[in-house]
Amino acid sequence: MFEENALAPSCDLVIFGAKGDLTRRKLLPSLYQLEKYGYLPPETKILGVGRADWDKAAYEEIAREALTTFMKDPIDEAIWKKFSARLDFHKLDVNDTPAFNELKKEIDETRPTIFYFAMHPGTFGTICHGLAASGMNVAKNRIVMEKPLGTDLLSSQEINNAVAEYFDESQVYRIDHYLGKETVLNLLALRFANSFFASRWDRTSIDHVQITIAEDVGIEGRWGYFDQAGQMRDMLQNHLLQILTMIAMSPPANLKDESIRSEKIKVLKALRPIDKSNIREKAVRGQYSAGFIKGNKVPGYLQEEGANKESNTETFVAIRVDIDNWRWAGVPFYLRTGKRLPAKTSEVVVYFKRPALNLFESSYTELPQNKLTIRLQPDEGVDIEILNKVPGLENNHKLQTTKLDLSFNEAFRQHIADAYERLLLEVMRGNQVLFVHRDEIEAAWKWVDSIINAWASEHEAPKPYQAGTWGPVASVALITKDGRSWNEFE
Ligand SMILES: NC(=O)C1=CN([C@@H]2O[C@H](COP(=O)(O)OP(=O)(O)OC[C@H]3O[C@@H](n4cnc5c(N)ncnc54)[C@H](OP(=O)(O)O)[C@@H]3O)[C@@H](O)[C@H]2O)C=CC1
Ligand SMILES: O=C1O[C@H](COP(=O)(O)O)[C@@H](O)[C@H](O)[C@H]1O
Repeated sequence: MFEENALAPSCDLVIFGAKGDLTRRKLLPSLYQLEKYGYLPPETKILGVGRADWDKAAYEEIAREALTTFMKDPIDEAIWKKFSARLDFHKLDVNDTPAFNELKKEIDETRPTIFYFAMHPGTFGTICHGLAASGMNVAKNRIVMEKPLGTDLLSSQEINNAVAEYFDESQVYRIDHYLGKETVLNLLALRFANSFFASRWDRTSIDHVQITIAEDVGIEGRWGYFDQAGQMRDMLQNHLLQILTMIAMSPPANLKDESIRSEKIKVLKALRPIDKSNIREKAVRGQYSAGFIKGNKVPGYLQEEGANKESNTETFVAIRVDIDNWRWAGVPFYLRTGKRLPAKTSEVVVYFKRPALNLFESSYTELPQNKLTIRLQPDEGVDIEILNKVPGLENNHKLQTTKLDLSFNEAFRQHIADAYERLLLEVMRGNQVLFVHRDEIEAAWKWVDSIINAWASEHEAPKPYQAGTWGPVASVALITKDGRSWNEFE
């Protein structure tokens, strides 16, 4: 990220799970984009691995179909020609350890190989074992693991331990694709390149922070996976907590991976526990019923494709998070995320404290708060709400809230890369800053496990909300009882 070089250093990519949903939906289109913008070194090969009986030509067909389906723009034949020349396929069942020796023969040992695990996390230990048994865990090679890593602290430790038997932490890249989003990365610039924010970023100036990731989609045919996970494990344990750490961490000594990661870990360790004693006061979970999204009728969670039983899995979570450290004492962070909400939109809103004295009392019993909104997606940008005097001679103290609005699209007329494009490039560059350290994952699970266990002990169904609404009524009460309200989307 912080290096200026366009091309990644020479390396190859091996994708386990070559025809899986993630590979087709995200990895292949992102690699194609890297080709298009000239970021792939000329010699880099992309080797798909799976159990199918395919050759190069068959895999090219799979890849072309994936690009046609999942890219916005049509395939450019000149780029495809270069891209498809890199593709190949190798048949391998990852449970067959000796067969990894055959895979090794396909690898150019003179340059680093990146092994991307686009498969179920339960297979990660087995793949590492196979790679090590055939001597492919050498220091120059790297592995990339998808989220969610495990389903709780224990299972994530099991995976991390299995991986650590064969690979050093410096070779391990754990994906949280939100860290690859342009706007999430911009949080570092916003906070640490602007003294205007840097000097006001704590309990003395900030009243509270809201982080929302709303999705209008349901579970997109992934009922089997999602019903085991729920929104807490699927979104909050990773994406929302990662954003929270970027907002709440103290300034790192520099922009190196270990400096940033160590500040993020401190935040995760300072999260006040939520357990049986305070779960009702701090957290709300919900499940969508049938409703309407943008005028179209959509089914409820229990009627989604693949749903085969009654389920108490949550599709919505809202939580008040307290961070017990000097910087944030008394400043709540309100987090919410859900499927089948009215729109796909993600944002961070920072509410500043009101001035110590209200000089405009004759017009306003309470002044509106200054508000910094960081729009993560869509319409990426930043805006600040400030109070101005309304021009005119009638009333010298009439104020109006006005917006200083920066839209990335208008300010920077250039391609905004998909998160996976950036992350793939950063693995190739060997830069771990946008990847999650094992200690972060484990600290996040520890905090999240306590909430999930508290819910389980309550034996209460998630609160219903109609698809196309902003979640259960109880999530509104969660914040209004503190005298605040959720930011309304425009
Ligand atoms: N799909 C998505 O949008 C997202 C997925 N993820 C994560 O990415 C990972 C992959 O998910 P997804 O792509 O949806 O999963 P899929 O089930 O679609 O793909 C899994 C792949 O694993 C391969 N596979 C299964 N068993 C073996 C085996 N024994 N040996 C070799 N290959 C095997 C299958 O290929 P074959 O049957 O040909 O062998 C298949 O291509 C998961 O960890 C998921 O949580 C994370 C974020 C988003
Ligand atoms: O990791 C995941 O993220 C997507 C949402 O990602 P976005 O980049 O489209 O905001 C979510 O739909 C999926 O359930 C989850 O696994």
